[in-house]
Amino acid sequence: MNENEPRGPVYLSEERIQARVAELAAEITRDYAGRTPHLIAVLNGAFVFMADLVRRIELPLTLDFMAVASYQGTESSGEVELIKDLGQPIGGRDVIVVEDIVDTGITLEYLLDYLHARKPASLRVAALLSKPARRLREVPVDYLGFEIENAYVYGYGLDRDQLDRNLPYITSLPAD
Ligand SMILES: O=P(O)(O)OC[C@H]1O[C@H](OP(=O)(O)OP(=O)(O)O)[C@H](O)[C@@H]1O
Ligand code: HPA
Repeated sequence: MNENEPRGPVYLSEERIQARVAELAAEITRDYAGRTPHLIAVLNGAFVFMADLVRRIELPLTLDFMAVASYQGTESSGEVELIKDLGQPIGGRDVIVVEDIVDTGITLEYLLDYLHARKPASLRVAALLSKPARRLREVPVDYLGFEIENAYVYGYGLDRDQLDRNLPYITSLPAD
């Protein structure tokens, strides 16, 4: 990180993120032994987490991507719009939704309703980050990377006005 950049309250180094992703992948590998899970990442933010996670899961698996939008800049509109639907049916599959962050929970609640209706054999959630202070909907997270405080975070797939998704670490905007 550039020493001159102002720092917010959250900072997760590349090493810490990679170590935690490896732990989550090991848990999933244990829990789904003998099965072929189907991982669905939510674009755009989850693309980096998904890529690192699947490469560490030691099982046969399939994957897909969905895209939804609810944020304009750094504020949730409260309404979720489906931008890209599932590419493959999920009936009877062991589905794991892969999210970069659960903030208000509005996006995840929408996705879980949407996916449940398509009758998977099981449905779980892997999220790299959770911001419980901002939660407006109660949603389950089965595999959680880090609980973080209430700050707008970016890097490692998450954006700051669409930029900085390519940073290998996560940092946050300084308080006003
Ligand atoms: O819990 P919530 O308050 O609903 O927020 C979480 C969602 O917000 C972000 O997506 P965003 O709509 O910003 O799109 P992006 O992934 O393309 O950045 C993030 O990737 C989650 O999907
Ligand atoms: O803190 C955040 N950063 C980036 N995207 C987000 N979407 C919800 N919360 C966040």
